[in-house]
Amino acid sequence: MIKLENVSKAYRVDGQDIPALAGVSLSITAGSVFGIIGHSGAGKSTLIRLINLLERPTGGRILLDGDDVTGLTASGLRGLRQQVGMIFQHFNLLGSKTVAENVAFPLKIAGVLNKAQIAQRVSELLALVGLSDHRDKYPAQLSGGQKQRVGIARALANRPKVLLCDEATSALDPQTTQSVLQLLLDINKQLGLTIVLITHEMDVIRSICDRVAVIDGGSIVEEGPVTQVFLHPKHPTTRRFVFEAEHIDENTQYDDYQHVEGKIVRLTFIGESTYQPILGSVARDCAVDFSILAGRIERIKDTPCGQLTLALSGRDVDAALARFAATGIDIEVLR
Ligand SMILES: Nc1ncnc2c1ncn2[C@@H]1O[C@H](COP(=O)(O)OP(=O)(O)OP(=O)(O)O)[C@@H](O)[C@H]1O
Repeated sequence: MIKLENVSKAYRVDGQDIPALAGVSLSITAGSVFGIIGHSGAGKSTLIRLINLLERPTGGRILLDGDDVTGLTASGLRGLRQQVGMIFQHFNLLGSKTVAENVAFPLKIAGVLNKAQIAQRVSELLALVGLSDHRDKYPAQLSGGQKQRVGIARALANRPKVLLCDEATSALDPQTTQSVLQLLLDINKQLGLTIVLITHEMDVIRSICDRVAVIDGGSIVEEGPVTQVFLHPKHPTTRRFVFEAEHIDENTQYDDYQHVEGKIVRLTFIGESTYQPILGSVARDCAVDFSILAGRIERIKDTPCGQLTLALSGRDVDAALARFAATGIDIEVLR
């Protein structure tokens, strides 16, 4: 469990304190994938770099499995960095070392394993990230996706409990992004590793995160399970992120509804109910007609979800809504 308690951070520039984070509190469950999303300058990098103390907080506490790490000395810091691995947007590989040497580097620094054990561990790690055939290449000979796989292998070398991902897929094309995200998810499941990532892309959050925090102007403005935040975004910043990702233009939709008769409702399906043939049977049983005004069906991580905006009219609209509610469908009456 990672806990941030009322953490703040200000940077001292030319004798002045410039605030970057104010009163941030978060709990990140062990073994989960936790995403932090925000626009440029919101404070994402500052926040993630506080977790392994690449930056020191100016106020508040950071706890890792109950231990306050904010006061750690140099030797404690080395231990912390072994427990908390990190990968970066621009990979930060050593250009003069081969793939295998890059991955071996943190093992040599840790000084726990002998040469043969290091070679064995490097082979395991390269197999894990699918780079066994590239061990003797140099970073310049690799694609972006392969470079990030080296970064992941290197970050996992000392068997950390936590992996921090600082915009890890922002320099990659969409297809490579998906394959790197899939690798991160596999590692999370296989090793039970906690993953904390920062991103400005809602698609990254939707693909692999369990929970998400939205950061704006140095504060967390919304936090919750990804399905909840995606399907019912509340804060204007969150709504902008979700609507952009979903190509939804709220204003146009509401204009369109002016010409439609009946009660307008939005139904949200999560999990198996997404695939149930409920609309037709309820319409028949309650003698209601419906027209579909807007809809989306997608997967949020492993969960199928759907959202349909309907205009309902006919004999027993209220009974139809009660039937939807009884099957666990969330209902919002829009008009
Ligand atoms: N080393 C630093 N010295 C002074 N100010 C800084 C420093 N690092 C960040 N800041 C400031 O702190 C605020 C938050 O920056 P941060 O890099 O954490 O945001 P971000 O959300 O990660 O943005 P981006 O996505 O552009 O990297 C910004 O106003 C930034 O200018």
